[in-house]
Amino acid sequence: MPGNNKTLVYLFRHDLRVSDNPILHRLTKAADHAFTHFVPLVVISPQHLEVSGFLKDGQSSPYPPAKSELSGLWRCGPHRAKFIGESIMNLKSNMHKSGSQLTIKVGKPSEVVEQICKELAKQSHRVEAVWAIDEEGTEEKDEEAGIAEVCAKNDIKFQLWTDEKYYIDDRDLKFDKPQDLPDVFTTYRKMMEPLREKPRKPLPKSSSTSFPQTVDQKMLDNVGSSFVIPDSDEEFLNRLVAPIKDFVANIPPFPEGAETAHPFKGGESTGLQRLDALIKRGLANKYKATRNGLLGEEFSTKLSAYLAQGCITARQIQASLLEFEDGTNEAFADVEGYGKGENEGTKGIRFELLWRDYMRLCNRKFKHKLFYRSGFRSAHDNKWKVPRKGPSPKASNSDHAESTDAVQATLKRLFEGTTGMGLIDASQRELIHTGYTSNRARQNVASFLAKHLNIDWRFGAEYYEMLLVDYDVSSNWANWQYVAGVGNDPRGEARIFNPVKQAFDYDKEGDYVRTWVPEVQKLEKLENVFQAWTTPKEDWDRFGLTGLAMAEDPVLKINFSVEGKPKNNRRPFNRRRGQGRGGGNSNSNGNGNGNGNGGNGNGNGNGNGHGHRNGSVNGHSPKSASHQQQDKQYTQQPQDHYEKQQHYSRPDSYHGHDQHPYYQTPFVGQGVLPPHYGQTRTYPAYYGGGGDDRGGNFYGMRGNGRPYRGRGRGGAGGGGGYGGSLYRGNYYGPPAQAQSWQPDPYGYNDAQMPPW
Ligand SMILES: Cc1cc2nc3c(=O)[nH]c(=O)nc-3n(C[C@H](O)[C@H](O)[C@H](O)COP(=O)(O)OP(=O)(O)OC[C@H]3O[C@@H](n4cnc5c(N)ncnc54)[C@H](O)[C@@H]3O)c2cc1C
Repeated sequence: MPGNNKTLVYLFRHDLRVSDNPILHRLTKAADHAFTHFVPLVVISPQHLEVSGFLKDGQSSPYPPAKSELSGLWRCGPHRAKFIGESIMNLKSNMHKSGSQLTIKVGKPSEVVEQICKELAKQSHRVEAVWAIDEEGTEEKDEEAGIAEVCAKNDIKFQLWTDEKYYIDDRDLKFDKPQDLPDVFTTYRKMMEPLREKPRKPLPKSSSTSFPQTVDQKMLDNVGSSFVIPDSDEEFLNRLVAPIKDFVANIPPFPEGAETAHPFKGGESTGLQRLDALIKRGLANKYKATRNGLLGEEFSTKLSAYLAQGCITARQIQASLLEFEDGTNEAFADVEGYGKGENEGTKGIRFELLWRDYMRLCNRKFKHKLFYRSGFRSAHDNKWKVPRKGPSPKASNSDHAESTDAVQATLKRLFEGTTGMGLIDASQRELIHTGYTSNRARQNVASFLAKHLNIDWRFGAEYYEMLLVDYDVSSNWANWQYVAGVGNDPRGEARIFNPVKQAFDYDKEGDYVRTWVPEVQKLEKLENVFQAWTTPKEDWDRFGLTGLAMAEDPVLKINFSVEGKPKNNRRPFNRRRGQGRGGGNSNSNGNGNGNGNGGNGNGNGNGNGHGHRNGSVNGHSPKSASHQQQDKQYTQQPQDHYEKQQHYSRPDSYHGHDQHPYYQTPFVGQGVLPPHYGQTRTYPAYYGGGGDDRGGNFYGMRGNGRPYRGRGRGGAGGGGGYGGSLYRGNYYGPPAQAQSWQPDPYGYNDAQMPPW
């Protein structure tokens, strides 16, 4: 009889684990819940994963392909799909060991939940409640709202649980409202320190016998019946990956001798093994010294994909680190540093885990703005180039159409790793082949795309979303924003990575670039490996460079040489963070210049930039006085303002493309045509921006001639020379670009303005 059975549906989301699982933990004590049955459920959502591989013969999918809205790429490519598939299979196996059967279905989660409730009701099982963990992200929130609606309609309790896979538990945050999250990570970190003390302990292991009885799988056969979930793990993975195998055209062959830095299978069991190995092999101790490595599996923890899918929790990492530091686990007794407290390596891991927390809290705070081109900062700068035409009036403008084609071609080369910039190309090839690339490489790629090429950073974020094995909505999009200068980096636009210098610093022998870019393997000089075009022309035939776009037509040339390097390691100048000041001015013709003094060293410099402002330049700033005002008040900006006025959401595959606000922007036109093709950009030894050191990784700051509303404004111009740089003479900055404010020709006013 309905009512005799009290059934719970537990919908797994990014919590694909049995251990340290708050919901399973609660279910171990019958007195806490009184459910007689439960349905542990994984739903493969067509919004995120392509599901056509699971269709039964002769069926067609009711869902559109799982593609991203801006670029039309797969939302999830084969590397992560495989990792997720393995994680689900591992969960199935671990649940089985606990005496429970995992149900796997395909469909929109709210629809699947509703179908399950109806099917069970027909068979005398009353679903009392649906439980799931609470996640951040606009789509994730929509999903929750959909399930809540279904539950309300069917008189079922829907409960969201705190997602406990983070380092510091939400309940221990030092602020109540998301809006109170500091906009600078360091402020947040200081607020939460000492980090070693903060995390909660993992939950005790669940006892296998105490879960409620699982509902017989056969009772759910009619749910999602257009799709089939094979019993065999291998077949399951094949069906998950098959439709998305050809994720980009012309995938280059896997280079001979290359090895993935991320050879790990998905799942809780392998995640916990990796954690154990990190400590036993002494890798956690070495973390700080090695984290900027590029090759091999040893240089950083490689726990990100496990954390992203919730196969393990950050506090499990913390617990293992504590056992090692406190000397409470004999299994680690042989490892150097055992029982000697926190060391630089273990401290570094905690620091990074806090970054992850922070990015997720930013998502909670800024919501839809995570996906806006203008970012958390509401930086309504019109510098971005876009590779696709939108349905805006500007799309029909022929100049603009040409520009989008050129940008499309550049983007294609960037994605397939043939730009001619060794470090960037190596990282992109590695990503294509393995789904992983280091944090150092990610920063360089993002900076290259957004700051050298000025391409709308969201195209890069979507590409990473497709390919990263460890993709996580908050970490990916907020990191892209950060590097693109529209997010929570206090230095925003000023931080630009020089990918040649970075290659010299972090790929000291050129092994990384040679491994992933076989075309440059035989080149002897590092500067040639890092930029093939610098190879003397007479050697091109010998090295096989003739006819290669990366040598003949590099996307960008950077004049850089190491000759300025001092012979010994002693720093000839004080490179502490500078006190530099920048100044600048511009006039309404788009000429900007700036000057300033840098830091504590001797450098001071000036930079002049001449923007090309003439009739053929379409760029204009959408800034109005009120938007400028918002920029200034960035740190105090109440976000409700946006939420109330702008109900935009992230690209949603369930909607038609044309509906999406990204395409409603009338400002897709970009002001400045690509300056990159075949041109060498050499700039004086000075660059704008305040003096700074940070390892000398940054250079250049745009001298910005921005005559807003006809009034000269050069605030971003100029700035200090690099105070006491080791590489004096080699830095440069991008040219000043003129951006002029014009009345919107399409009659949009501020209230209608798209929110990027
Ligand atoms: C443009 C860009 C996109 C990124 N996209 C993602 C993403 O989709 N998913 C993701 O997990 N990380 C992302 N990162 C952050 C970082 O690159 C990866 O977390 C890290 O490289 C994963 O390797 P690891 O596990 O060995 O990291 P480790 O160096 O061992 O760090 C330990 C853990 O700390 C966390 N962490 C480290 N750095 C960051 C960071 N900057 N932001 C947030 N968390 C961090 C990760 O969970 C990581 O597993 C991105 C960084 C950039 C610059």
